[in-house]
Order: sequence, then structure tokens, then C-alpha cells
Amino acid sequence: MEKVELIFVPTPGVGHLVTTGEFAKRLLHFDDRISVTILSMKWFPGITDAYTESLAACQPDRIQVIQLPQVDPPSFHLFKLSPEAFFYELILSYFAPLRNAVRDIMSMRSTSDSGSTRIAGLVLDVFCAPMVDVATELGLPSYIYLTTNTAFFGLMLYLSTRHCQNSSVIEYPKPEAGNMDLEHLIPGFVNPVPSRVLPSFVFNKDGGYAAFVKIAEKLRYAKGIMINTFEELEHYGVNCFYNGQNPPIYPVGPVINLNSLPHPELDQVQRDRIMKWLDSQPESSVVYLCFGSIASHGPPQVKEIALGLEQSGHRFLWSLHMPPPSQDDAAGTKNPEAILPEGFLERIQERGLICGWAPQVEVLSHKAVGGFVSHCGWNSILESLWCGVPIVTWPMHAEQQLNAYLMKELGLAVVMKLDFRGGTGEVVTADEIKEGVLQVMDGGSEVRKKVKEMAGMARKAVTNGGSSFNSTRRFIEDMIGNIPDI
Ligand SMILES: O=c1ccn([C@@H]2O[C@H](COP(=O)(O)OP(=O)(O)O[C@H]3O[C@H](CO)[C@@H](O)[C@H](O)[C@H]3O)[C@@H](O)[C@H]2O)c(=O)[nH]1
Repeated sequence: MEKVELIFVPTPGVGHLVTTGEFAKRLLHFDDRISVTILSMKWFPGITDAYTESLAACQPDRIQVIQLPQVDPPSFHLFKLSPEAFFYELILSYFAPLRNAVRDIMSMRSTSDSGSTRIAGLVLDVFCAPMVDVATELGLPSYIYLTTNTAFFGLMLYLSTRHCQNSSVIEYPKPEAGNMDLEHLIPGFVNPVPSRVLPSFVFNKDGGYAAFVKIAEKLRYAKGIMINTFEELEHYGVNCFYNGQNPPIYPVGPVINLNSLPHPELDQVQRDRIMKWLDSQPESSVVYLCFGSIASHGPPQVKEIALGLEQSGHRFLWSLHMPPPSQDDAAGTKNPEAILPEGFLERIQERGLICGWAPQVEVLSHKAVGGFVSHCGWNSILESLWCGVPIVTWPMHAEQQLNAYLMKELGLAVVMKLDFRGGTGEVVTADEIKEGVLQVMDGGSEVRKKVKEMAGMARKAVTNGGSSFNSTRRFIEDMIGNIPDI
């Protein structure tokens, strides 16, 4: 049996790395001939290490993790102007280490005693799409594993087409204040998309727009795009791109890590505290709040959330992540209790629980949880759909407002907030939060019904014969057919 190896290059944030690792594992499960190498970049120390280690340990004969040497990052000033431009530059500086690592792997596999393994190509995170140039240089095909949805793929193609038509444009035209409802015909969306839900990098003149357009242009050179979505969810969007005009797309999701992530804040004592508390709550009575692996709120917003929850009268589990301490931090901001409204904990007593990092998938799977106030990171959306828990939208950064808009268009979310108000720092008020919670917990029966139906479809999609199962098979066949004779 001839063996084939795929070389994955994930972006090392939790929201990207974990689903990519799970997809790599899924491929091994599908086909005994496949093995994978994960080339790991270390951008954020700590949090992703435990996952990478577990990946390397789970099937050591078929998954290997190689740490790429660290590079000097671009200046922090660039990060402040535009995180997207910063990461774009960072990826470019990884070209040389990547080239060396892939060359080493290729030469080792061709001389191995245990029979030759053919290198089938690179599987790149979307941020790493510029690395298709390295693959081409080495004569290898590249594929993209898109950790978000088809709608975002549509936006990228739209930006790159628009840019090809007029490459002198260095930013997207920002509508005048008050005209954020200007609409755009983005492929993959049934209805025109208002400006206010486009990701903010689209309007960033300091390199954010330029970086994304350059990334988007590279997608066209990929041999295929695997998307963490499923046909039943994005039926219209997926069918728009089965058109032979872009690289083939493969909706392979949901690709979710059903085991809770190891995290320094989540030892067995903390996990037991959370799960035992949930065990003692009535069915569908708890609203869960969590804003992903990156986002956090400042003290004024934390106070408003607390007041909103209190006023809603509902039970809640709140995963409260504190912002990283800065030098001029006021004493106490590391301690959530110090910034909660006075007397809050005494007043809510057993009605609510505040935790740090949560075992999110376990929480969403618990029968006590009836709603989820979320920042609309794509993994959180898929996890909530998988568990049949309706989401209340509160996008905070990146492409989350587009995700929230998509969920609204599909009738799968209770809308609390659709945009992040251009990052103005304006707080969401206790009243708005209370309304969102009341809507999902007391009303929203139509949304709840649709979400439950979608949960069934999500599970069916990934089982034998389901749409994503078949799509994954199709990817494997195409990928093997594309292997170059090197
Ligand atoms: O207390 C927590 C917080 C998060 N998670 C997990 O961490 C992941 C978070 O992923 P996601 O919901 O996608 O949020 P981000 O971490 O913000 O993800 C980044 O990556 C996503 C995928 O590309 C994008 O959709 C987001 O906008 C981007 O911020 C999920 O699997 C959660 O289950 C926990 O287990 N416990």
C-alpha cells in the first residue's frame, strides 16, 4: 500500500489550531494510507501547547508535530495599526523555515527504509495562504483548510475580484458615518450584505485591507479549499461555489473537538465545580456566556453584563476572561470579583456561576443549558448548533459580525447585536443584555426549533453517507489524484 503524507500549517491560535488538528485526525480515520505532519509555529506561548502535545501523542506513528524555528516578529506598532497586516508579515518571515522543513521532510521520505511515502501537498490555514508560493516552488500542491465558513470565502473572492479590476484601490470605501447600511452583493449570500457587518479589516487603510486582499488572491492557486461548514447549513453559499470557476470547495464540517480543551485555568476541581453546579439546575434554565479564546471585556462592560444578567432573572453560567494585565492596570482588575457591581455576588447567590476558562462543549451538551450569549466565533457557532443550543449574537472582532449576520439570515440566532460599532469601545448596556437573555430563554421558540433541527443535520452530515462525509472522501480522492511525481 502506497503511503501519502499531508503537511499541515495551522495558525497557532486556539480557534484555528484545534479544528485543524481535528480535521487532520479525521483524515487518518478515513484512510489508512494517510499520515500527517503538523508544522507548528509558536506565536502565543502556553495555551495551545497542551493541545499540540496531545495531537503528537495520539497516533505517534501517523501524526508528527515539528516546531518551526522562531522568527523575529514584525514590530508591535504594526500589530496596533492592523493585526491582519502584522500576521501577514509574520507569515512571510516564516517562508525560509517552512521551505527548509518541507525540503527535509521530502528528502527523508524519499530515502526512508520503510518504503517511500509520497508527499501529497501542504494544507494551509487561511492566514498562511501566501505560503502557496513555497509549495509551488517545491513542486507541491497546496490546499486551504478554512476554519470559518463559506460566507467568508465568498467575501474573500469578492475582495480579490474587485481588487483585480482596480488594483490602485488601497482600502475599501468606508461609507460615511450613518451610512453603514450601504449594501454589497457578496457571492454566497442570498441578500445584499450591509457595510456595518463587514469585518473591520476591510476598512483598514493601515495595511489590514491590503493584507487581506493579498491573502485572498492566493486562494485561487490552491488545488482545493476545505471549509468547516456543511451543505445543510450553508446550502445557498456552498452551491454558489460548486461552479468550476474557483478551486473546488469541500464542506467537511462540523469539525469540532468534542473533548474539552486542556487549559491552565481548568483543572479537575474547576471542571467539577462547573459541571456539578449545572447538574443541580433545571432543564434548559441556564444561559451560558462565553466570548471565545481571545476576547475579553473591560471593567465597565463587565459591570453592564452583571447588571443585565441580574435584571433578566435567569440562571447563568458566565465564562469571564479577564483582559491581560497591562503595566498601568488598576489594582484588582485581575480579580473579577473586584470589578463586579457592589453586592452582586450576594444578590445572585446560587442563581449564577462565574468561571474562567469553561469546558465549552461539555457545557453546551448539558441539558441545563438553554441559551448561549456568544461572540460568534465560528467554532462556538458550530458547537452550539451541534448541541442544539440557540445563540444570542454579540460579535466582538475579526469576521464575527459577518458570522452573526449569516446566522440571522439563516434564522438560527437571536440577534442582540450585529456589529461591533466600528470598535468604538461603546459598551453594550445592561438593558440590551437583559433583552437578549429574555428573548433566548423565554421567547425564540422558532429559532430554538430550527437550531434543534440543524443539530440533527450536523450530526448526519459527518456520519457515513452524509454530505460532509462524502465531501471528505471526495477531497481524499482528488488529493491523491493530484500527487505530483517528484
Ligand atoms: O472558556 C472557553 C473559551 C473558549 N473555548 C473554546 O475555544 C474555541 C474558541 O473558538 P471560537 O469560538 O471560534 O472563537 P475564537 O477563539 O475567537 O476564534 C478565532 O478563530 C475563529 C475560527 O477561524 C474565528 O471565527 C474567530 O473570529 C476568531 O476570533 C471554541 O472551540 C471553544 O469551545 C473553551 O473551550 N472555553
